[in-house]
Amino acid sequence: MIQLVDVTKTFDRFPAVNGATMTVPKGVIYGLLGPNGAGKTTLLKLMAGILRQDRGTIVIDGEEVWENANVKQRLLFLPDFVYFFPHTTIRQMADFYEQVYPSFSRERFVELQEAFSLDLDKKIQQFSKGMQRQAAFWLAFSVQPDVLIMDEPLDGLDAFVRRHVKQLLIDEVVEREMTIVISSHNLRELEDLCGIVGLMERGTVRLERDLDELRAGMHKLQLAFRDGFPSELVERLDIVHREERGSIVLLVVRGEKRRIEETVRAFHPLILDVLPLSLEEIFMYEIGRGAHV
Ligand SMILES: Nc1ncnc2c1ncn2[C@@H]1O[C@H](COP(=O)(O)OP(=O)(O)OP(=O)(O)O)[C@@H](O)[C@H]1O
Repeated sequence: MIQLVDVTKTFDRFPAVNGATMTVPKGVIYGLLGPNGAGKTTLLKLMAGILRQDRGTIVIDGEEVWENANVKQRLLFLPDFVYFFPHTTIRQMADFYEQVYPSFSRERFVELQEAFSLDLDKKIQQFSKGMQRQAAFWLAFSVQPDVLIMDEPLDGLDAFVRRHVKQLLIDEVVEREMTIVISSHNLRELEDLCGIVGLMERGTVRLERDLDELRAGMHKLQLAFRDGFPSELVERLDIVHREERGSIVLLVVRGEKRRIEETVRAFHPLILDVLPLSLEEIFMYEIGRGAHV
């Protein structure tokens, strides 16, 4: 389990991370979402022990992360720009990882060769960007860390590899209870991967939810009433967004579906449709509301 409590990191007096608190249970895939500049990369680097927080605590399985070799041996960080030593090949990098990480599995490395089909003896820097990222994944999966922290890792991978990598990540969670934190702008990318999402805004984690609960807590309604939209209904519902298209009113409402429907039915609507909301829409409304507040 990863726990951050009231973590702050300031650059030249600017708080990139500002009192962030989050919990990542063991054996889940946690998606860290947020607009540009929200502080995601900084938070992931703090979590991986690459940066040191000014304030707050960062603990993995009960141990402080900063300068803790014990924790670092069990943790792998995949940055948004993957870096390899100049002129090295995948074979050489595998030898290096094997020395650094006791959990590195040569057997797993060989097994994954088929999945990534990259030339073992070509200089990694001569690979394309996507191929370099594949190499990073190949090595990461061979290390078999308990905790894998990744910054926008799926960018630049073709659709086939992306699907394959996602499946490998899910397998690691199911078979080894790996704990995975993954940041992304692409909400659709995370929708079929993550169990929990954290929404980051201006340096803090504003909301942290189980994805199924998040979906169950917000609904889109299409409504019509004989004598116009009853103003009383506005007070009875937690409306996040309202839009009118002729006589049809489109609402995005927070709350439990059954209770919302009961509340609306009391006003005898001519039309009451509950439509599905995508994670992208939920995210936009949550952040929009936060920005408004
Ligand atoms: N080394 C640094 N020195 C100064 N400011 C920094 C540094 N690193 C990050 N920042 C600032 O902290 C804020 C958060 O940056 P960060 O890269 O963590 O955000 P992000 O959520 O990952 O953004 P993006 O989605 O655009 O990658 C930004 O305003 C950025 O300019």
